[in-house]
Amino acid sequence: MIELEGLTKRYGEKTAVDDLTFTVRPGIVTGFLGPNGAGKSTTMRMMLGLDRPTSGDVRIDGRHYDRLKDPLTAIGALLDAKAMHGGRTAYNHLLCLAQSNGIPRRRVDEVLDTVGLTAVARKKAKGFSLGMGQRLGIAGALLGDPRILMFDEPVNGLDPEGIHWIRNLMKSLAGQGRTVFVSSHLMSEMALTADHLVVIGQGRLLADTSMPDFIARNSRGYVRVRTPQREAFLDALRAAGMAVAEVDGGALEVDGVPAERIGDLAAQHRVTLHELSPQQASLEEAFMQLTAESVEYHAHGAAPSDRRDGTDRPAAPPGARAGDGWGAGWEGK
Ligand SMILES: Nc1ncnc2c1ncn2[C@@H]1O[C@H](COP(=O)(O)OP(=O)(O)OP(=O)(O)O)[C@@H](O)[C@H]1O
Repeated sequence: MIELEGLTKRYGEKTAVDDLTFTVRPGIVTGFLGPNGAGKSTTMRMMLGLDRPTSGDVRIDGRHYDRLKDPLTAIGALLDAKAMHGGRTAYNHLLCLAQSNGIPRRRVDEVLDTVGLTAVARKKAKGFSLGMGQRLGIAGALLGDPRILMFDEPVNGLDPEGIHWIRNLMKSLAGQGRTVFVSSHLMSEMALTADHLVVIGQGRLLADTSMPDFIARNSRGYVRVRTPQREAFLDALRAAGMAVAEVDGGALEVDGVPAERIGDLAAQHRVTLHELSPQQASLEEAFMQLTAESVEYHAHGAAPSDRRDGTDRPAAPPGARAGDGWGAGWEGK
């Protein structure tokens, strides 16, 4: 288990991590999501004692990292796959790690086998592709057979087969009762892997929720309606108790009602429809909306939503902070 309490990190004027409190539990994969610059790597470095918090606390199975007796047997991490001595062979890289941490030599062969690098074990790491480097980094994380595993953007640079492999690896590690904490800036990737989600933006906690809850709240369907009798139909929809949003381009979006009911209502009111199409908001869209206020580097013209209805979809997920809302009021770096 990893417990964060009010964890904060400032670099001069910049607050990289802002009062984070959450718990990463064993037996499940917890996805750690946030746009670029959200503070994911800084948080992970503090978990591993590589950065000192400005304030707050983070504990690994109840202890600070530097109080762990054999750290690699408690927590294994992949932070930066390139952070290794390229002149060493994969085998020797792992052997050095094992020997300096009191881990038996046989574990080197075991983890090389687990990550599929046995055939290139005697090759120098500097000749490795990004994907092979990721696998070697993961082998290092697994070396001490730790109860807790932490991976920072592990699918970066992996091909589809590699991505599939790492998804299964994370699930099976969690299935063995381990704590698995994995960062990503891709919601679509996390939707396939994580059981639980922690979302941050501008260093602040935006959501701490189960994946099924996040999906239920954010990927619900709606129906897009176009009609030349827009105002009249808007009144009819609202009178029937339906939640309607007006979006740019003149369309209406009706939440949580089957298209058939809307079609019947249009017939009753003799309203002509030009479009009646069920839609499914993607999780990626929901994530982008959730973090929109806190994205550090916006591309011009890439507004995350064209809704101007003032409705609350997607709603603040369970666990989102009260107060000034999730990322509200952020006006620039
Ligand atoms: N050593 C440092 N000195 C100053 N600012 C830093 C330092 N490390 C990180 N930051 C800043 O803190 C913020 C959070 O950075 P961090 O790397 O933790 O984000 P991230 O969520 O991991 O982003 P990415 O997905 O791009 O890796 C960024 O604005 C970054 O520029």
